[in-house]
Amino acid sequence: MPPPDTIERPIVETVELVKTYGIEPNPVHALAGVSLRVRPGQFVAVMGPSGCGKSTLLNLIGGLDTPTAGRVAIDGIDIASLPDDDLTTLRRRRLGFVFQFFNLIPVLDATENAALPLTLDGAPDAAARAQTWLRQVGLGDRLTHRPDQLSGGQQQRVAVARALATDPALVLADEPTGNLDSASGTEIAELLATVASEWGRAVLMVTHDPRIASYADRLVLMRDGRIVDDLALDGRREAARDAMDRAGML
Ligand SMILES: Nc1ncnc2c1ncn2[C@@H]1O[C@H](COP(=O)(O)OP(=O)(O)OP(=O)(O)O)[C@@H](O)[C@H]1O
Repeated sequence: MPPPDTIERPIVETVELVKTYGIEPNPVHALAGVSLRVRPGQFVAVMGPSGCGKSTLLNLIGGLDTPTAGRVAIDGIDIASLPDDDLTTLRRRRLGFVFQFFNLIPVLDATENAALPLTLDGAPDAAARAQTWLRQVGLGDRLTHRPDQLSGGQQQRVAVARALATDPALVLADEPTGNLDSASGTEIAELLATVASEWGRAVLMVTHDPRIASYADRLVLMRDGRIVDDLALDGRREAARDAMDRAGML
């Protein structure tokens, strides 16, 4: 197997990505040169101590913030080169986002929530497409439930369906299990693994939880704004979980 960072045709590539907040004499180097490539179908977990730059990396890849230096390419296109409208369209059609707190709209039901990016994009078949994904994530019997009628795990499934509704190439998930109990968190991790392995999307997930990270097929470890390790877990997930268990991490 080639090293995880030498793969061809990445869906996303960052090159020497730098993000500095604040100004002299007190700059914060959130990212200090991060180069990362992720290919379609790959489930990548990003871990590292609080403040090491994980969320900043996801935000820059998602076009939610701009780098101080370096570049982000999605489908080989440098996103900094895109006019605002084109970046918005690219984000809406090629990227899906899953957040810790689900970010569902309380007055909308599961179908309407999952359909939202399609509705915003003017798609005529928004509800039908959303329902296809809701069935895929196991919510076929909850299509018209509102968020307050769903468990946390079910709400996060709606958020995953919403992220997938526009048929994105890359799903960005920032602490997707951070607000869930252990069993629901495991279900979401398994779902994200399926999103990558069976549905062919790239998934880039930030997590603090080694057990959740063990469902990924690649583990990127960050420290002080840099990648310090990049490990393939593919085919060795059970072994990784066992090792973490023995180390008292699970
Ligand atoms: N908008 C901002 N303004 C100033 N500093 C910021 C801003 N956003 C992030 N930082 C700083 O950049 C560094 C990296 O933050 P980031 O949120 O990316 O870390 P993280 O690894 O995701 O942390 P956590 O695990 O606690 O969520 C931190 O020192 C943080 O305080």
